[in-house]
Amino acid sequence: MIKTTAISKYFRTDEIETIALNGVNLDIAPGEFIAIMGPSGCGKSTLLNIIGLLDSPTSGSYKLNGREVSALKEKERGQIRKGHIGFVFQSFNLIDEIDVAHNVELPLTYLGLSRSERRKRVGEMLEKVNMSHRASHLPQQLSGGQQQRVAIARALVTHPRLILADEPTGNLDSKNGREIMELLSGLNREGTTIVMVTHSDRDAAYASRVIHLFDGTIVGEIQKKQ
Ligand SMILES: Nc1ncnc2c1ncn2[C@@H]1O[C@H](COP(=O)(O)OP(=O)(O)OP(=O)(O)O)[C@@H](O)[C@H]1O
Repeated sequence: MIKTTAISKYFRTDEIETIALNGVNLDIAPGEFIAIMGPSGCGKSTLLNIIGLLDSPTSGSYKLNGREVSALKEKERGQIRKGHIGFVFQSFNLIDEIDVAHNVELPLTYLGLSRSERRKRVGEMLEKVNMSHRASHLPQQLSGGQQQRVAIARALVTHPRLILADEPTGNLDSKNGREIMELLSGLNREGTTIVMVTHSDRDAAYASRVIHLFDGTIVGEIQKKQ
C-alpha cells in the first residue's frame, strides 16, 4: 500500500539546512497497524506528513497503492487525500464554531454526496465512536477524550483505507487514551491500515509493527507475532 524508497527531506531556512529525513525505506502492507517511535525531532511527523501527502520529499520515491506520488502538485495530492486518507491529530483540530455533527460532516462536503447520504454517514460514524448523544454539542462542551472520538469519526466518515494518527492520545489522560487506542485497534481489525506516531510504549503495544526512527533514519523495527 505504502512504499517509500530512499526518502529524504531537507528544510532550508536562511542559512540553516535541517535534514529531517535521510534515506527512509518503508513498506507497509494493507491491514497493518504501524507505530513510529523515536526522540523529539527525529523526523516522525515529517514522515507522517509525507505519507499523508501533506508534504513532499526532497528526494526519493513514494508509491501509494502503486502510484508514484512523490512529485505531485498540491492540487493532485489534495484530491488523493480527500477520499483515501483520514487524519487524527494530537490537538483534535475540530472547528469550535460548529457542532459535532457538522464537524464530522465536513470532509463529505467536498465529495459531492447528497445531503441525506451525508447525514446517514455522520449518524453511522457518531454511533461507531459512541458520540451520537452529543451530536448538537459544540467541541468545547466535550471532554478531551470525547473530542478525539469526534475527530476519529471525522477521519472515518469518507471511509478511508488509511488512517494517519500523530500522537492521538498525547492530550488525553490514561483512561481516555486507552479508549482511543481500543477504538483505533477495532478499526484496524475491520481492515483499516493505521500509521501512528507515538511517544508512548503503551500505545505502541497496540501496533502490529513498531518502527524506530533516529536522526531521520530507521534504526530498528519490531514485528509482533500474530
Ligand atoms: N517546516 C519546517 N521548517 C524547518 N524545519 C523543520 C520543519 N518541520 C520540521 N523541521 C525540522 O525537522 C526535524 C524533524 O522534525 P519532526 O517534526 O518531523 O520531528 P518529530 O520526530 O515529529 O518530533 P516531535 O516528537 O518533537 O514532534 C526537526 O529538526 C525540526 O526542527
